[in-house]
Amino acid sequence: MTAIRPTVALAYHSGYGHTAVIAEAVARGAAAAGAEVVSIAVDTITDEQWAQLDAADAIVFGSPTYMGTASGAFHVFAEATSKRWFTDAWKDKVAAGFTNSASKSGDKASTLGYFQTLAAQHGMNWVNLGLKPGWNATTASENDLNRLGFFNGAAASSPSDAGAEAVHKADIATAEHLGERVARHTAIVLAGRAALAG
Ligand SMILES: Cc1cc2nc3c(=O)[nH]c(=O)nc-3n(C[C@H](O)[C@H](O)[C@H](O)COP(=O)(O)O)c2cc1C
Repeated sequence: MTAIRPTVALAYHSGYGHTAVIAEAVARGAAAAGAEVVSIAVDTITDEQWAQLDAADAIVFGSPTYMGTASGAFHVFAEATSKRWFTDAWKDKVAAGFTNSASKSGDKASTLGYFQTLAAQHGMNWVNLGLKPGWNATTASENDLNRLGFFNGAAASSPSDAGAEAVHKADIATAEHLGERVARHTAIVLAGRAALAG
């Protein structure tokens, strides 16, 4: 049987480089699980990159949390996806999301919830993080996977007074996990479709 190699696209924004580190980790995880990965910075998206999103099997949305939601640049991109909405161009693709902000909570749940709504509007199928919460018991550590305890996507907390090199290793590992999970789930979806078509 030929190995199924899904294409996982990342559509993300990063104002100051922290969220870009998380995006790289999601990409690394997806590639390690056998996906072909396309990373697209949505604030400079080209026509060719829109076509790459249209062709992808999965799209992972990513943004810093600014003022309790995705960044303005991400929202500009999200509004532009309405062109795809009219034609159901992204219907039944796999979707997932990640965000990063300074505070441990920082209202990141709002950003991940927004990504889920965007995916649902397009008729995409959301993949959650699939990890139990870490760092929530006396025996737990801030180095645990999913140390911030999110379920619907990968979340990171980066100090507001440090550069991208300060992005927490546990958050990077959590993002790699999300990338792997999205790639594996997308391969299952593609295999299922092929089996049903055959
Ligand atoms: C305009 C603006 C709004 C922000 N709002 C929030 C917020 O609501 N919650 C939070 O925890 N951090 C907030 N932050 C901090 C950023 O989320 C944080 O610095 C993040 O690491 C930036 O990611 P980036 O380098 O990818 O842009 C805000 C930063 C900016 C510039």
